[in-house]
Amino acid sequence: MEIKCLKINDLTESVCENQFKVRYLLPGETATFVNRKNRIILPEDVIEASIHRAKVICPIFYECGGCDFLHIKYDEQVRMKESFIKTLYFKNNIKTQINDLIKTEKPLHYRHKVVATATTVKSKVRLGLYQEQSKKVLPFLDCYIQDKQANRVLKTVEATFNQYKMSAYNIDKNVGIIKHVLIRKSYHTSKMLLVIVTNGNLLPNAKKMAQDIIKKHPEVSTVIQNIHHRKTNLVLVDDEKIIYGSGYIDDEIDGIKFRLSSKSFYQINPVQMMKLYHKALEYAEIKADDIVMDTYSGIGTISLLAAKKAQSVIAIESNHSSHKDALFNMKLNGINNAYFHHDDVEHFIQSYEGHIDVLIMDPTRDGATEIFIKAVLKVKPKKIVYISCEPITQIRDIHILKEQYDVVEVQPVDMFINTQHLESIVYMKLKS
Ligand SMILES: C[S@@+](CC[C@H](N)C(=O)[O-])C[C@H]1O[C@@H](n2cnc3c(N)ncnc32)[C@H](O)[C@@H]1O
Repeated sequence: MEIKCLKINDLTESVCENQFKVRYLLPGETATFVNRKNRIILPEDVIEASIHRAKVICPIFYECGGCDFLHIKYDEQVRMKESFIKTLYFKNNIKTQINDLIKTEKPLHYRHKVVATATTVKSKVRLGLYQEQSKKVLPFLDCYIQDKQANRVLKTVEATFNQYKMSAYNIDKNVGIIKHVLIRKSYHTSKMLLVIVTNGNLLPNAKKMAQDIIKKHPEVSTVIQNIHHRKTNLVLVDDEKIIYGSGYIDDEIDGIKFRLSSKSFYQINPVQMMKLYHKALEYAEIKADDIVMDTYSGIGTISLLAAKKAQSVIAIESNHSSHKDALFNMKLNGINNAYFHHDDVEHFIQSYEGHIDVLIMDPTRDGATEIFIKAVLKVKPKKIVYISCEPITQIRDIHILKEQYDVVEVQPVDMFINTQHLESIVYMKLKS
């Protein structure tokens, strides 16, 4: 059967004649349809290729599914994301200024947080990536969106595990030791934090393995064991043991220093993170007598940048590790006009009695709760800067906020290049 792609829905689904849906076929392209799992169209199936099609550099791209767009040239990815966000606002009947996507100069190897999962191949531990929507681990460590240096460290870690005869955890039999390996890399210092996630306490030769890894990669400045005591889908749980070093790494943004622990939240793309923060703070336009509330504040990145300009910043974060890092970061930078609360934003704002000039909100992909949004409408901050990595839940929340707020501007940011995901900042002003 021959099929022709008419359009792409929701950034990944190629829709052909008669609503027939496949993946990896671009508008205008024709292909021979071979009924594979997930209806994938491989390059060899394409009869007429689009000028926007890129040569795929990753050998496991079609198997992995972690990237959606490696087969599309960067300029076209940008156009697709811009069109997606404009269509989203049009369909939701929200008229506002939507800016061009903030692009990147580094579309590959941008991820400074990488997670590899252990599996067994020919009786050896191999580290790799989960295949999308499956439990299968693809033993591959040359991922094109992960930091190159982190990929090299992962290879050394894998070799070290095998040298010390470690075993990979097997979920079906509930045996084996190594579950995952996580690396975080500081943009400012290039130092790395390495976490070995294990099934239970046992990690024989932990110190020796850490020393061997650090000998080859002095950029690894701390090694941590994260211990799972039961089956869980989480990568990192609370129980941790420091094997080497301080247990954290440092980063710096605009002259402010940040300590970052393994379980704290930190944006994965540092180059785009700086652009995101600069734009968010430009919207916030903080004055010296402003009271700023930073909700979902993580390790206090935005809060401390805002504190340089504001009279005071009230920050709320529910994750204990991020909150602890935020308190440390405040002291580290000698900042005394930021107030960090370890609380749920919903709980905190409902009992808040003061006024707010600028509200910054940066929730997770699920967006905010209706209770939180309704409480915001009662407090009535003069401006809201809403940052989100999921424009669909963000627009849901904006629908409620727009009862009292003008949606002034939307700024999409390309944070997750070569994937369908995008970050977006929405700037709102209290109606007069
Ligand atoms: C997308 S991150 C943003 C962090 C920070 N603004 C930054 O740029 O690094 C969202 C943060 O919200 C926190 N969080 C999620 N739900 C929360 C809630 N109900 N109350 C407080 N914090 C929450 C998470 O722990 C996470 O640190």
